[in-house]
Amino acid sequence: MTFQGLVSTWQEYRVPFLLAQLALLGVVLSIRFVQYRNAQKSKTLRAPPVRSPILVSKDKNWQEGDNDRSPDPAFREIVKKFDQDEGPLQAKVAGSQKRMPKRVTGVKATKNLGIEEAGNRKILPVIFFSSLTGSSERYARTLTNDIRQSLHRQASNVLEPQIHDLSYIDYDDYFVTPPKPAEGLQYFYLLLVPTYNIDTVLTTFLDNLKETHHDFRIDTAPLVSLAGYSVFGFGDKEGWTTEEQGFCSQAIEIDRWMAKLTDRKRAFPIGLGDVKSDVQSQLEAWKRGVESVMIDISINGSLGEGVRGSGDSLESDEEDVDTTGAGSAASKPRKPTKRIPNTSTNLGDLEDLGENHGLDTGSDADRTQISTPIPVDFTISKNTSTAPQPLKEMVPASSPTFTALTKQGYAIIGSHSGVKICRWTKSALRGRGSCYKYSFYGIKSHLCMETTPSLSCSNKCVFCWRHGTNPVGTTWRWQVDPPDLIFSGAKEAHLKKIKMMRGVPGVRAERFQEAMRIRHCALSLVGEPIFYPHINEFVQLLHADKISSFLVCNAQHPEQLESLKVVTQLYVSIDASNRESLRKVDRPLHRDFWERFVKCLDIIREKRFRMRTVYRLTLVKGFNIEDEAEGYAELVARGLPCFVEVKGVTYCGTSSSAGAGLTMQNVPFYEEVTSFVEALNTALGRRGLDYGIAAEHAHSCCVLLASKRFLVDGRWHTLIDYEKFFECLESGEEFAPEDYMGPLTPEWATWGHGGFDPADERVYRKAKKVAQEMTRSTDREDEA
Ligand SMILES: Cc1cc2nc3c(=O)[nH]c(=O)nc-3n(C[C@H](O)[C@H](O)[C@H](O)COP(=O)(O)O)c2cc1C
Ligand code: SF4
Repeated sequence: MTFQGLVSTWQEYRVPFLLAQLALLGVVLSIRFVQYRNAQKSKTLRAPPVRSPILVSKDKNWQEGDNDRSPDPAFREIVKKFDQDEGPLQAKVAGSQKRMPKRVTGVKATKNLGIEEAGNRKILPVIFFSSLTGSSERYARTLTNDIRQSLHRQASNVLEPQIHDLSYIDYDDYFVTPPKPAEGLQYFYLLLVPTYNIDTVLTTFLDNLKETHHDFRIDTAPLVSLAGYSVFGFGDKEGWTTEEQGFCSQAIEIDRWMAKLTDRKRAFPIGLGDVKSDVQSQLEAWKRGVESVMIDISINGSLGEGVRGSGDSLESDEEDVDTTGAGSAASKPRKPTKRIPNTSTNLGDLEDLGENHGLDTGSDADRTQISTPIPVDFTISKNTSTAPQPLKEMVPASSPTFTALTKQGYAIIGSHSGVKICRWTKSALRGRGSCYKYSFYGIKSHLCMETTPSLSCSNKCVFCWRHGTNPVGTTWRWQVDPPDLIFSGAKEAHLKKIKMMRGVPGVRAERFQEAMRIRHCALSLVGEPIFYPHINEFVQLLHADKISSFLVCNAQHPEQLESLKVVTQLYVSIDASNRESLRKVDRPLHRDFWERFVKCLDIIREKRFRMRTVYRLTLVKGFNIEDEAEGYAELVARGLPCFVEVKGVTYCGTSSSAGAGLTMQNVPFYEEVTSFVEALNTALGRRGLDYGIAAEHAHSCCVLLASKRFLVDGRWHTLIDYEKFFECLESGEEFAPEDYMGPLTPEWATWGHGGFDPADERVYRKAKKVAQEMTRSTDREDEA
């Protein structure tokens, strides 16, 4: 090619050539830039983590995972033993590899790391303590010995515990990247700490937990592989009376941060002990709980179905913790239950049985000590066919009713009974106060089981919580489950729901433990308990187990009410003072509802010297308050109940309540409830009836009027002596309500004092005006 040819070629191709050169340069520069940036980043990652200056590992040569050279001789011993049992530890990783850099995954830690599998887990309890003046250390060492002796002996899968002083460990080794356990082994952390409102090692420890959680280079939950953890705090109530004032505040903080770092593996509620009073008993209760959880995990391989703690650094105010649980009794396919068989003689809709309505209890073998059931109403006979019909289940597991009720948190027992944990039980577990029954009658809500043996009801009250989902009917026309099945099923489901609360922030260890023994049963949840043909046998089972019985009925079943034997406290709902109002509020299915209602009041009058009788008035503004005080006074004169509870309606905010024409405007303010109570009290006085306003629970818009039978030397005794009640029952003699009258109603519960136990912590929900919280009952959950 000539020179000229070259020039012309250059001129023709110079533009694309130059562009190609530029593009190449761009690519080279980009690559160099990315390389440079990565190099910078890895430098940052290799920077040593911020450490507390006072924390020095005893053996700096020890690397995590290098279990044979662990700083703790006891741990080395355990690992050796474990090696012998299980073969060599699989998690030995070269120290240089493991030490730096820290694990950087950029993704949230995988939950549970396979611990949900059941099987033979080995649990290694690791006890951490901190102590300035030595007392926490003493408790921690005693606990270690106790666990070593008792737990290790009972459950071979729980290994000998380690103990560490938080002042002498390197936090990185335990709280940033815990020592990697061998396969099948999991650590269980127990932290025993005092609180100091001055700078101590705990301040550094807490800062370290926070830093670890917020450090972007580390998983937010680096301790997720633990089997669980639990904290016990030592504090001094003389100096720091309440948690708000700082009692055990550092232990509470540590508990919250541990929840975050473990991705909510709080295995047992935090225990708090006052070193000047109850520390021994609190620690003992906490120890028992923690031990049982460790055994559980070692057997079942996981924490089970707990409600996980929120792990929020600010404790959740959410009380409506879902205890429905994926695997709850409610949602599991129901096992075939032992039912009273239908024979050819009792087949057919019960409504058709006329006079022969006694339920056939099957063969002798199947009769299972069921005595004569309470007769049921047969006033309405829809089915004129004479052909025998097989009895159906009231709430079959496949029905929409079953689904709707379980969604609302009910556990369905057998085919017609239900259990649910009320909001007050949850509140009491967290030390935030019990329901009005504690203020009036001494029932601690965390010891109370709310259940019903009949989900069906013969009313459709406008304020009903069941959201229009439960079955209705005037007669019992379903299969009947035996009382022992309902009793054991209800207890089991209730305790299961309580256990699910163990990881919830704020649940108190001692209350959680107490709650494992049910003391009271509120037969009132939804439906009509005396509808169940074997209600007397069911109540007997409760009493035999020293569980008191509060039974609420809707004053529509006089025959059943008549046949009802003793309960601790018998209620009738008085939802209106006259026929028209009752029709509007209760929307009864019975055509003769008013006659039935009045008849029930007469029965209540007869029973008033055999058991405590109560009228329950639920006030609904615009429905049953205005100008009705005189009418209610007449009803009181007729039934002469021992007590009259007046309560503002609880708004449940559902479409069914809206459909019934109910809105927030129908919920009376507490001041309106108290004005009504005063008017009623005056109306009773005008009739010469000896009643007075005894107690109140403003928190749930509830006031108690009592007969002066319970006024002794000018002071109210509305509480119940439950021990005495059971003694009276066992004596086999007749007895009266006065025989099991309890001690003085506490002053804080009496009229004019609000009714909130000062020993509990009052919590106002966020985003609600305090005034509104105080005066209107708007909680969405049912209380009985
Ligand atoms: C200076 C000081 C500050 C304290 N601050 C609190 C506190 O804020 N809250 C609390 O509940 N107890 C507090 N306490 C009580 C201790 O937590 C309690 O005495 C504990 O048992 C001490 O444990 P130790 O002997 O293991 O150090 C404090 C005690 C001291 C001496
Ligand atoms: S609201 Fe009812 S069920 Fe709940 S604790 Fe009180 S009495 Fe028991």
